[in-house]
Amino acid sequence: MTPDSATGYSYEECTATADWLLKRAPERPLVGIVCGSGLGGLAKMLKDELVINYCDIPNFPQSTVHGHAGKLVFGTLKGKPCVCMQGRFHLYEGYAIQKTTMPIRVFKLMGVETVILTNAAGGLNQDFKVGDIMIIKDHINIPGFAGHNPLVGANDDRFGVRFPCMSDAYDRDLQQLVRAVADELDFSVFMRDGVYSVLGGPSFETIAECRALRQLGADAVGMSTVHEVIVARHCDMRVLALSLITNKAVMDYQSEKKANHEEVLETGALRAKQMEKLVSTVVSRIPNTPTHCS
Ligand SMILES: O=P(O)(O)O[C@H]1O[C@H](CO)[C@@H](O)[C@H]1O
Ligand code: HPA
Repeated sequence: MTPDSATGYSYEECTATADWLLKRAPERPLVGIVCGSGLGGLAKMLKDELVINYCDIPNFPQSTVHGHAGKLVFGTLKGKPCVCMQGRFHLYEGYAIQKTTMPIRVFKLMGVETVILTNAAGGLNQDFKVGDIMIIKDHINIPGFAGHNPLVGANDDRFGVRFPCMSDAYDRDLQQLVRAVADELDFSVFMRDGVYSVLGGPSFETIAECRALRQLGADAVGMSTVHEVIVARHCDMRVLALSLITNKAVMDYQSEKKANHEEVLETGALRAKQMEKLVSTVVSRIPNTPTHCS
């Protein structure tokens, strides 16, 4: 059997989508932002925006989750050209893993250098509070343990190498920048850093699963982001990822609490303003990759 990428999109298909978008975009974006559940308001920060519905974009998957609007927004943030996904794709929506991450490759082909991924996550670390923002410093790819990785299939060297390194996945300078900006904005009291673990969803975790994830070293749990990080690093974009702790994972058999998507969206709304301020200030300070003269 010949290995192929039949469940994903080829380089040519991603290029066709990127070219279609660039014909309409005001300029090439340098920063790509992905909005997590209930965090779609981040796109409202963009000025002079151009909004394109996913259903109008060739080859693009469609958002099916409440809190993910399904719109791609181009615009500038403090002068820096950005593109923002109001709505991401999750494994549990039924898409092949390679399809959930296809927009990240389209970002790359449009010229994006830095990707900022946001998500809503359940807090496993008992010191975390609802409303905390966690700078992701590392991840545990639980579906990856069973071979579910977006890079499975034939490797196209035009995107990246067969065996990409992940020990430097989360850009340390960008993490430092977020800490510095959070200090200036007086947000330090709700800033954390930690390890994000991804599960396939859509069912929330059992108590035993939460305890196991905590023992593995995870501080937060969710159903997204990691696959986007892997694809972004494969094609050599810088990555910053932030989790909004929207609920505390249930770790105790005496607890009456039940994880639910409504609480996730409500917490997103409560912290939206600070998340927007944090992300927009960070974006305005991201250094562009120096262009190399030959
Ligand atoms: O990770 P994002 O897209 O923020 O969404 C999170 O919120 C949903 C659960 O409420 C799941 O999809 C989980 O991954
Ligand atoms: O508790 C959670 N578990 C998984 N995904 C989530 N997304 C927000 N909260 C959670």
